[in-house]
Amino acid sequence: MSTDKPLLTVEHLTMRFGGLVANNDVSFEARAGEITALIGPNGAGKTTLFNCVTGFYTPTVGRLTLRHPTGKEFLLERMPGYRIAQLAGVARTFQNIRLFSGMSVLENLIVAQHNKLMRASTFAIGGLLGFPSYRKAEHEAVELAKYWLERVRLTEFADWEAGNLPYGAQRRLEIARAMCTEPVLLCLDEPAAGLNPRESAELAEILTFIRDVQTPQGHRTGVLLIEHDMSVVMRISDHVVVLDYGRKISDGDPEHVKNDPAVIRAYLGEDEDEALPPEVAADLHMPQNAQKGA
Ligand SMILES: Nc1ncnc2c1ncn2[C@@H]1O[C@H](COP(=O)(O)OP(=O)(O)OP(=O)(O)O)[C@@H](O)[C@H]1O
Repeated sequence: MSTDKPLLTVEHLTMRFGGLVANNDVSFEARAGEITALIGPNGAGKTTLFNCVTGFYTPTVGRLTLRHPTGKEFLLERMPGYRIAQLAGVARTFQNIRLFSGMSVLENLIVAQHNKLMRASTFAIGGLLGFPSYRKAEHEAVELAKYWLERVRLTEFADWEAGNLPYGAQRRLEIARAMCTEPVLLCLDEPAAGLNPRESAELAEILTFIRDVQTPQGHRTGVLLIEHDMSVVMRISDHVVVLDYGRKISDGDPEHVKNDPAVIRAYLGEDEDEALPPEVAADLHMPQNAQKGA
């Protein structure tokens, strides 16, 4: 575990939509070189929190500090999304796949590096005139794309139209595309949704690789993960933050969180007779036929 200052500090985050409080005074930290999972029942406020970190929403109250490895500190709540991506180095994927489906797999990864290439081309003119600096940047962009294609096991599909890839491969391509922006913080919204157990295991391997590898810039990437698949969360997370009705109800390592009565209550509910889904029960150490009040 890293002992440095946290990469991301969320302090007293509140996000209101009219009368609805989607995030209510949430504070936690996420570190570089660690996977921090955000879990909680449906509607707990996980995606809203992601949207605040990535600049899609401006929080009603609260401070979000990102400490870049260069030493710069960014107050994310004051920045628009595109500046958070470009300057602070925060990349994200979405619950629903959002690839450029008509482009090839490789092109998706080159387009992700558009900002870097534009700078190298001195905003197009250098590219048109074939400046050496642009050719070098272009070569590096292709090399980075090939590197991530290899890591997510899509090299053989480089020329395929992204929209024709199988679903699980599209999910991996989204992660590769986010990594081609060379982020310091990677935010993944339900990356295991719709994957079969083999694909989930592959995903877990990719995410632990991203967490553990030293980047060419000499830093380690922090991963912020929203995920309902508890087997993935409990297997790969270093740190788990649990939300329920917008509030943080637990925060700690997977072992602590899965034994926390507040978490078990949140997943079982107070007034319902519904059984906990078996895979959630197993990962929370609950009997599979657990019922409220049992
Ligand atoms: N733009 C919005 N306008 C109004 N209400 C919103 C908006 N976005 C989210 N909400 C509400 O905020 C609450 C939290 O939603 P959010 O999507 O953050 O939950 P979640 O934990 O990500 O849920 P899920 O696991 O189902 O994706 C919900 O009640 C939702 O309806």
